[in-house]
This record gives sequence, structure tokens and C-alpha cells, in this order.
Amino acid sequence: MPQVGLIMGSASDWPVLKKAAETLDALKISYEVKVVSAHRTPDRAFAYARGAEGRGLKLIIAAAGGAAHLAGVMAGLTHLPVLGVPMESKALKGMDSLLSTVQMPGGIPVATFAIGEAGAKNAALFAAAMLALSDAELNQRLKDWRQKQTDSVPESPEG
Ligand SMILES: Nc1c(C(=O)O)ncn1[C@@H]1O[C@H](COP(=O)(O)O)[C@@H](O)[C@H]1O
Repeated sequence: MPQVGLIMGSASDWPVLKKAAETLDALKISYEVKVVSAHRTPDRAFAYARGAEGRGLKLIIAAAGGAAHLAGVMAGLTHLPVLGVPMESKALKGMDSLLSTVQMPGGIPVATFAIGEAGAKNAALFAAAMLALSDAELNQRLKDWRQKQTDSVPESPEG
């Protein structure tokens, strides 16, 4: 049973959200990937959020762009942690996605990350950090991952 639900408003978000999937892969965290849109597939969105806890998901990473309501709608329907990743949009460069993901009313939290690939990657790392609180082996893998990242940064700008 996957621990993380990785969902996106449209298949067009997948090239960016893939960064989260790659990071979860690197840390050996199980996940499922689905296109779920609060706007275009509201029944699927409702069923997904309502069924998430029962199916064993521990948290949901939701990516959406433009009028990005997906993460907020998920958060309204389940108390599982929802991590929102705003997608870059053509018209407003993702500012619309960022604001509509982050500006939740009190009582319904969405942990909102940076726009685009960095946000996708960091959402996966944050998910890993939460899961590592109750998983000693994952905790060690996460520490190793961070150390590898540190080791890969050269002191000289010329490498
Ligand atoms: N923001 C949402 C939601 C939602 O919030 O439910 N559903 C789709 N979308 C977004 O619409 C953008 C354009 O989608 P298309 O590329 O399919 O036209 C995508 O970034 C998607 O996340």
C-alpha cells in the first residue's frame, strides 16, 4: 500500500511533479500517481480524498496550476497532511497558483511549497521528513541523502 498520494490537476503537470516522484524513489518511499482535478473531475477528487486514510495513505502531495484549488479541496475533505505544490502557469508565471494554494482559511491547512520543480522536490523531502519521524530506516536514508547532497557541493565555483 503506497504511503504517499501524488496527485495533479492535469497530466500537463506531470513533467514538473516528476521531480517529487524521483525524490520519493531515491528515498524508497512508496507512492501512487493520479490525475485528480477538483474542477474537471470533482467526483474523483471527492472519492480520492475521502478514501485516502482508509487506503493507508499517510499524506497527499497535490500539484495544480492557475486557479489551483486541488490541494485546498483535498485538505477540506481529509485531515491527512496535504502538501501543495503550485505549478507555473503561462499567464501569471505561477503567482496565481501560489496564492490560491497558500491562502487557505484558518482551520484547513495546506503546507505550500515553492512554484515548480523546486517545490515538487521539497514537498517530497518534507513528506520524507514527516514519515521518518516514525521510521528509523527511512530516517537514516534521509540523513544519507542530505549528506550526499552536501558532499556534492564543490567549494570552488569552478568545480
Ligand atoms: N488547478 C487545476 C485543477 C484544480 O485545482 O482542481 N484542475 C486542473 N488544474 C490546472 O489547470 C492547469 C492547466 O491544465 P491543462 O494543461 O490540462 O489545460 C494545470 O496546471 C492544472 O493543474
